[in-house]
Amino acid sequence: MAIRLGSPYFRTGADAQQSGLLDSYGRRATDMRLSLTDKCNLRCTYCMPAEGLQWLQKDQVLSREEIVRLVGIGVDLLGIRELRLTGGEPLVRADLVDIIADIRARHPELPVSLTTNGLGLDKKAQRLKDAGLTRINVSMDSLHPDTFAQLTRRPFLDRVLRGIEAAAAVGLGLVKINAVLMRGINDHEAPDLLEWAVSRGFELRFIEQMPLDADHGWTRDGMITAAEIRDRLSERFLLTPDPRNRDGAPAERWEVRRPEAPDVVLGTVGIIASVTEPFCSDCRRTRVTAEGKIMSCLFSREETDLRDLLRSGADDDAIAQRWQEAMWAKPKAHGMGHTGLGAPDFVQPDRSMSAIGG
Ligand SMILES: Nc1nc2c(ncn2[C@@H]2O[C@H](COP(=O)(O)OP(=O)(O)OP(=O)(O)O)[C@@H](O)[C@H]2O)c(=O)[nH]1
Ligand SMILES: C[S@@+](CC[C@H](N)C(=O)[O-])C[C@H]1O[C@@H](n2cnc3c(N)ncnc32)[C@H](O)[C@@H]1O
Ligand code: SF4
Ligand code: SF4
Repeated sequence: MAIRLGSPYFRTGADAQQSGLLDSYGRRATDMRLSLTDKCNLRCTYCMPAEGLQWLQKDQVLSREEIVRLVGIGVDLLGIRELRLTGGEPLVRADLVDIIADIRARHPELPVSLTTNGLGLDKKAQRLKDAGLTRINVSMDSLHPDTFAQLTRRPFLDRVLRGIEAAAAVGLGLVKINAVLMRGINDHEAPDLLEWAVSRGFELRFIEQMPLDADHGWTRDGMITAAEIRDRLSERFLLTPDPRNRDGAPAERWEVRRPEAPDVVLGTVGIIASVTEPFCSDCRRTRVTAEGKIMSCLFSREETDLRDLLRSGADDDAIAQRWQEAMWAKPKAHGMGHTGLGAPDFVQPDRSMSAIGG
């Protein structure tokens, strides 16, 4: 059982680096997830409404310089050890390559990864690699053009597949593929998606659908659970726990074999069971939205603005201290004092996944 720590003592300078982004349950955030934009060129049903959202104005979004400064504060003062760039769709940001290059110049060893829908990646993969991007995750829920179009409300499967191929070709690390399964739409595709991924050397991860859709259409009974996903995959594959340490990762990994050839490991598959098998007690994430607000949890109802400090001449220590205060108040799990997406006291955040930064 998590013990809540006593009164916060916020620090500056070298002391801040020692205490880092500690919360009152004793977890320390070392993984920074930064949203580069709230905009997107897809309309996935589990994330965005068909008509899109009211986008932020350009001057409301953190600039390249502000982003690079915040990452510097996180790494130099607060113990951030890895960075994920996400959105909305990060590839729609025209200065993405420059942002990555600036971060790489300041932090030569920092792992910097990108989560993207893959549209336009075929044209940008080489430049992203050259700028210093370490790894990439691409979201793709179906291998069938019609099903893809039904889920994303756009007929762009070919373009996503081209993007994935390009990322692999330029050597953007182990390419991971994210898929959300929706009942009656693409859930029957789970084994085919895995077959496709292992045959190409990609790590596929199935993500349980969370109540973060702008349409508020999620139901606990309607979602596909991790147990169902394992059952479906087991109709064709043998899954055994991956012996590697999970190390706080959202995905639980499984080695994939065929029952008829149990000595040959085809690859690994991950299952991100945020709803039915939550991993909040080991959470190491701190989120920054596109407009510079700290969300200590994906389901936080409290947000802490850093943009006003960035734009009002505050020094790095002052920004670090506000960031620490925000993380100290991180809820225990799922935005509350306990786990339970779909529990009677769970309140879905006003923001959709795209507006938080997935
Ligand atoms: N509940 C919850 N889900 C998360 C959290 N972080 C990531 N996820 C889920 O996991 C999905 C995949 O995240 P990615 O951005 O692809 O990467 P990752 O799995 O965190 O990291 P890598 O495996 O290192 O690439 C997200 O879209 C979320 O659905 C989190 O802090 N809480
Ligand atoms: C919000 S998107 C942002 C990055 C990029 N646009 C993409 O789709 O990869 C990040 C991830 O969140 C996932 N996601 C979005 N809404 C979700 C939901 N309601 N439940 C679970 N995962 C969701 C997507 O499948 C995607 O893998
Ligand atoms: S999941 Fe990603 S690609 Fe799909 S609508 Fe949300 S932000 Fe866009
Ligand atoms: S729901 Fe909140 S506490 Fe749980 S893993 Fe996600 S961000 Fe961390």
